[in-house]
Amino acid sequence: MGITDMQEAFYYRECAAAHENSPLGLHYAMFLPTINKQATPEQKKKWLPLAENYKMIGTYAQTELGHGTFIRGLETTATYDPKTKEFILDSPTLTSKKYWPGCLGKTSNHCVVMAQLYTQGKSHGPHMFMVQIRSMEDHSVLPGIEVGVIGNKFGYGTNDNGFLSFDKLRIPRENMLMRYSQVGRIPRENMLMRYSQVSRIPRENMLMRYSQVHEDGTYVKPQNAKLAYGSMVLIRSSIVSDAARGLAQACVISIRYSAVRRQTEAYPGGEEPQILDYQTQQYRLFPLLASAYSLQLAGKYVFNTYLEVNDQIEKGNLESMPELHALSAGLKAFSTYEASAGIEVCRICCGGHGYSQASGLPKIYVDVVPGCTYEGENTVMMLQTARYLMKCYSRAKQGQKLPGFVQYIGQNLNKKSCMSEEVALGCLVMAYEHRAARLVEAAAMRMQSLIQGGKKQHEAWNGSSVQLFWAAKAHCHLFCVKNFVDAIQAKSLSSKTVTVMKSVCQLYGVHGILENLGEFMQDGFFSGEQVGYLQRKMLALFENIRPNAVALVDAFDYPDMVLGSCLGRYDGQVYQALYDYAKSAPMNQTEIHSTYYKHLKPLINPETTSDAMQFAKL
Ligand SMILES: CCCCCCCCCCCCCCCCCC(=O)SCCNC(=O)CCNC(=O)[C@H](O)C(C)(C)COP(=O)(O)OP(=O)(O)OC[C@H]1O[C@@H](n2cnc3c(N)ncnc32)[C@H](O)[C@@H]1OP(=O)(O)O
Ligand SMILES: Cc1cc2nc3c(=O)[nH]c(=O)nc-3n(C[C@H](O)[C@H](O)[C@H](O)COP(=O)(O)OP(=O)(O)OC[C@H]3O[C@@H](n4cnc5c(N)ncnc54)[C@H](O)[C@@H]3O)c2cc1C
Repeated sequence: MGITDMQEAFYYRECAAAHENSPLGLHYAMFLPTINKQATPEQKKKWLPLAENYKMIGTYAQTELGHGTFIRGLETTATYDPKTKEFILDSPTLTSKKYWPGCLGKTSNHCVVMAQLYTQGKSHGPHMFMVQIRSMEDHSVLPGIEVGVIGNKFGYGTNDNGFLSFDKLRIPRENMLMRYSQVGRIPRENMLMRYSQVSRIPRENMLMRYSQVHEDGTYVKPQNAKLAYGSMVLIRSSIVSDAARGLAQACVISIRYSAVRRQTEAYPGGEEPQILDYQTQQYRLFPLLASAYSLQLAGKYVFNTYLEVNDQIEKGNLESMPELHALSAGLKAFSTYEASAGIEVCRICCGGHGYSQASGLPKIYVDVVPGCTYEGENTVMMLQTARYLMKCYSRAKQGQKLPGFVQYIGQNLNKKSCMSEEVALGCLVMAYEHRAARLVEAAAMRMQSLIQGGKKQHEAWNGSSVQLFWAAKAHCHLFCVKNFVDAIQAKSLSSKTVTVMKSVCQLYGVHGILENLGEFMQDGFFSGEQVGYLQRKMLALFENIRPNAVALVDAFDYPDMVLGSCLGRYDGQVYQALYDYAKSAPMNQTEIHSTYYKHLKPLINPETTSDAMQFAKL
């Protein structure tokens, strides 16, 4: 199709197989990008054409039975043998077995393996290695490897998440992904290996863009050890849009259905209203619609930031890595939490039919909810963002200038809200800034007081982690509000679009405050009277948005084929579609089901049980 944008290509493939998750998903979402970003030019030349043409089919094998979050705790080892110029890959314990990688069990013939690098008797932490696990001729599993699927999951049925272990498997030194770190006495041209490289898989198999192992086993470390985490940062930056897409699709289904569905006479003998006219339905759905727009905009922002920072990294400038890590980790967590919770509300808003697979909502939910876990468990990711916020706080207190999106930190907190009946966008942003600044300061103060009270740094961190989590969440929420406001103030929008989108944006901001009122009121920033303004505004915004609600979900432009929903059909023929869905159920293809003969007939008609037994044998 000539699609060059990575995210667009991913979305296109998802649409083409809208009712299944592709068993090649990890190949194009993680395996290809890892080769692209972490391999040396020589490695890319060798592997990319094979991978792009689906000869090499691969995945990203990092998580183990015993460790997922704590990457430095991984137990798989890659020990360099300078005599043979190979790495020896080993899974020394039960807990060191790789467990969870998608598309690993049956589909992949290769994988990028994250393993602890040992050379010259020293450990150098987790590094990546290219490992062939199945034959390219007949797909049989290669010697020294055990691989299989992990069994049924919450969803993702067509994605063969697997387990994998190595029994002293040798791979060439060249298989270490060495762009950034290196091991070995290497040819001069390998000095291009930009950040680090090593080698008894062929040494060539370590993904060497970031660190290197020379032929004699010498280790060259990368400019920054976290460069090896680059593939995770890419996917975290992409997941925000993916979560937004899931929430937006659920909103399309639930809002369209709410415009078709009628229930309960408005007054005795009166017409039954569309359920979308019930204020309580609007209270649950319209803020989610606003959230879907906000997360889409945030997703665009973070992915563009990823591209920009990546560009700088390519040029050797790593300065913005911490900001990108903090932004992508926090927004990945914030967006997947919001989307997962929101999709469930959309389902509930469809009543009984929402529980049917025909609604399309269960599939969307099980696709989005693992985003809270994969690519970094959400709480852990929020705490990574909090770690960055704490550093910013201390820099602000030392009078240093902070980068754009954290400049609010350390601001004067002795302010009152400027909120008036009109609910200006500027006052909304100010409120979110105040809340985030206060929660960042409260978490920092808590840490400080625990340390002053004699706690060690790590104890103080754990003892403050709930407040750190609150601070990170408030920071991400502020980012989404501010980014939404900036987007609707962009000059390129028509005035009609701005009028409609301003209401949606205001609702996002107002509803977020009312849902988290304690955090905005604890220090008296808002008065009770101002809360009244916000409550009235929210109800007024529902009326404002109602005439445009269906158009606002149509604007997402998801075809029926992608939604896969009887309830969310563009033509509104919900009841016919549900009835057709029921009629086509496999159980309706015979008048009497076999279980009647096996189980029911012996109860209803015991004297003819022998007939039933005979049928069961058949
Ligand atoms: C292709 C494109 C398009 C595709 C579209 C895709 C759309 C999405 C669709 C989804 C499909 C995907 C399918 C599912 C894939 C799932 C794959 C996986 O789960 S795979 C498995 C995923 N698994 C996980 O995600 C595991 C999660 N765990 C981790 O990432 C790490 O263990 C950790 C970050 C928690 C700690 O790491 P640790 O080494 O212990 O580090 P310390 O704590 O000691 O911190 C030291 C310093 O380092 C800093 N720093 C850290 N990271 C970074 C970074 N990236 N950078 C910069 N800095 C970073 C940190 O802030 C700190 O700074 P300072 O304060 O000192 O200044
Ligand atoms: C559908 C799916 C697909 C996946 N695909 C892949 C893949 O392709 N490749 C791959 O390598 N992996 C994959 N994974 C694994 C995934 O990346 C890990 O499960 C994830 O990183 C979380 O790690 P964990 O399971 O060790 O969770 P744990 O860390 O064991 O989390 C359990 C609980 O402990 C808490 N916790 C842990 N550490 C801390 C801390 N420091 N502070 C506070 N709380 C903490 C967490 O918040 C959580 O509540 C996949 C997982 C799923 C569900």
